[in-house]
Amino acid sequence: MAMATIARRKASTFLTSRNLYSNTTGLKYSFFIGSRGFATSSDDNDVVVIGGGPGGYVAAIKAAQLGLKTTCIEKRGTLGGTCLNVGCIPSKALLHSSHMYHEATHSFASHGVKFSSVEVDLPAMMGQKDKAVSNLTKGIEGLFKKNKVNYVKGYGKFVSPSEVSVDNVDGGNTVVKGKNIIIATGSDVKSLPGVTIDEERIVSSTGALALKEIPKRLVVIGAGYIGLEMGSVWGRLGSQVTVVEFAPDIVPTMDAEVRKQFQRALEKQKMKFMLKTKVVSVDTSGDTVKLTLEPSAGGDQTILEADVVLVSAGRVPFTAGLGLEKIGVETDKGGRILVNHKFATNVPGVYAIGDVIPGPMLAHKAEEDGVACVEFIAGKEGHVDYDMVPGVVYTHPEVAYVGKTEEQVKSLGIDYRVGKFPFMANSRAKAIDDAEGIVKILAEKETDKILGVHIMSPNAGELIHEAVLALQYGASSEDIARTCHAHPTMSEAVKEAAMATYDKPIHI
Ligand SMILES: Cc1cc2nc3c(=O)[nH]c(=O)nc-3n(C[C@H](O)[C@H](O)[C@H](O)COP(=O)(O)OP(=O)(O)OC[C@H]3O[C@@H](n4cnc5c(N)ncnc54)[C@H](O)[C@@H]3O)c2cc1C
Ligand SMILES: NC(=O)c1ccc[n+]([C@@H]2O[C@H](COP(=O)([O-])OP(=O)(O)OC[C@H]3O[C@@H](n4cnc5c(N)ncnc54)[C@H](O)[C@@H]3O)[C@@H](O)[C@H]2O)c1
Repeated sequence: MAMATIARRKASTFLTSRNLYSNTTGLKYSFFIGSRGFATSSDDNDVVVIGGGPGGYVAAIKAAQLGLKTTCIEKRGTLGGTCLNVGCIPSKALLHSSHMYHEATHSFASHGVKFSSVEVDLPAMMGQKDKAVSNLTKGIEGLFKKNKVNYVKGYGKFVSPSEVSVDNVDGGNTVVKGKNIIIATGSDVKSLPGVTIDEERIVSSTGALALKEIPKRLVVIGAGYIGLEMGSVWGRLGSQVTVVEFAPDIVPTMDAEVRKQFQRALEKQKMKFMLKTKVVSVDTSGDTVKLTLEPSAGGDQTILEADVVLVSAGRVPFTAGLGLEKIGVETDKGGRILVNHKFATNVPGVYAIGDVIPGPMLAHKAEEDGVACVEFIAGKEGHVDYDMVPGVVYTHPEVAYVGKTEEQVKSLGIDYRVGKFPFMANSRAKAIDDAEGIVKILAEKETDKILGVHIMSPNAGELIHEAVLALQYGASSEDIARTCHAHPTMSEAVKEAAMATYDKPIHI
């Protein structure tokens, strides 16, 4: 999909007439769809969404809010998709709980808070995580009811471009018909040759979120978002964590300077990295798991032992059993569904959003896709700009970024300025004794327009949003610098970095 701003364009009359429908009995009948393209038969939907993750459930709610008759089909029995059930939410719950334990054992004493013993109650920690998940997933069912979204629990597959046959979770089959069908079936873990996930000793993120014991040695394959977040969780709870990464660097999408500092911060927390290394095979026949490793470029093999191995080498679009081939939806080589700027596939009336299409595999991006897709369907204007999607790694410190890295700016040949400010010089960070990190801003030399912002700090995932807004509205570094920021806050480091970009900072 074109990454450029899908902005302020009239959706006009792009909806095509689709006038052949069939029901379960095979009876065919036809009717005309009006110029706005909404259904005219009482049992048909204007919008059917397959998948109830952040892309799908948000699209369904937005469609209903726009007055469209909407049904959402979800196979897992609960709403919220990967993100709420086995992704963003449970991982952030465990990151928070494990951070509290780590603070208690490493930092409280220096703040004058002492107690005789601290221990981890893993079942209670998991229970807290499960409670957060179930509260939120049930909350979405409530939102569906409130917005009158029809919810069908079952596995959906296309029988035609306007009909989805659903194998219901409690048995039976329903055919759901819709004028417009949105595929929001998300993604699944990418498997590696020679590594079979059993979710006990060789786990995906799903298994890593539900381990019954703290592994003595955890080997993580892949130094991306999942590997670093889940590695942090178990490392804080006491595991020796070794991260094996094929590439020369951790999180390849990050600005190199910030990434280096980030890696050092994680190493201080005793996370070990084996970069430029690949896993050749995994042997689970003994009491411990033995991984055979090799330099990415080839060379001598070594053996690494582990109690648990986390496979986090990326995710792939999930379209199994959906019947895409039956209706002729085009995908790329990686299996991602190809869509145009309105999220329309090559099959009229069939759309796709979220992890199943090209673009960042992030929950907030899927949500933006969902809203824009439905707005286009409703004849309104949709707007998503993938260049403005922030990325956040929720470790401690967190790393958050939006826009271009310094490497990207250089490779585009843009004349630029850099402004940096370390949290060591930020009063709030010093006050709370949590001052590891930096804000780095890149701006075009001639216009001072902000091109990218990179933050490593506690709560960087919250701090980044003024930068996202600035980028979205084409702000300059001076715009941020001249905006009054409350004192004492971490956000003042963003202001100071902005001052350093176009002029000079005060506090360093
Ligand atoms: C461990 C982990 C942590 C993550 N943390 C973050 C984070 O902190 N922030 C962030 O932005 N992103 C995070 N992500 C990524 C985020 O979860 C995804 O980007 C997001 O869930 C994508 O939303 P989606 O709606 O496209 O797909 P999904 O959330 O995957 O939802 C798709 C849904 O479709 C259902 N489905 C699939 N096929 C069918 C079918 N044929 N019929 C019916 N239903 C079907 C699935 O059961 C699923 O519930 C994380 C991912 C993981 C694995
Ligand atoms: N905080 C967040 O927003 C968050 C958290 C978790 C997951 N996610 C999303 O989920 C997706 C999947 O996460 P992920 O961490 O699995 O993928 P990722 O793409 O973030 O990282 C995968 C890493 O594995 C490495 N790799 C690939 N093949 C390898 C191999 N054979 N051996 C060793 N290393 C290998 C890659 O070089 C890369 O660094 C991400 O794209 C991310 O968007 C986001």
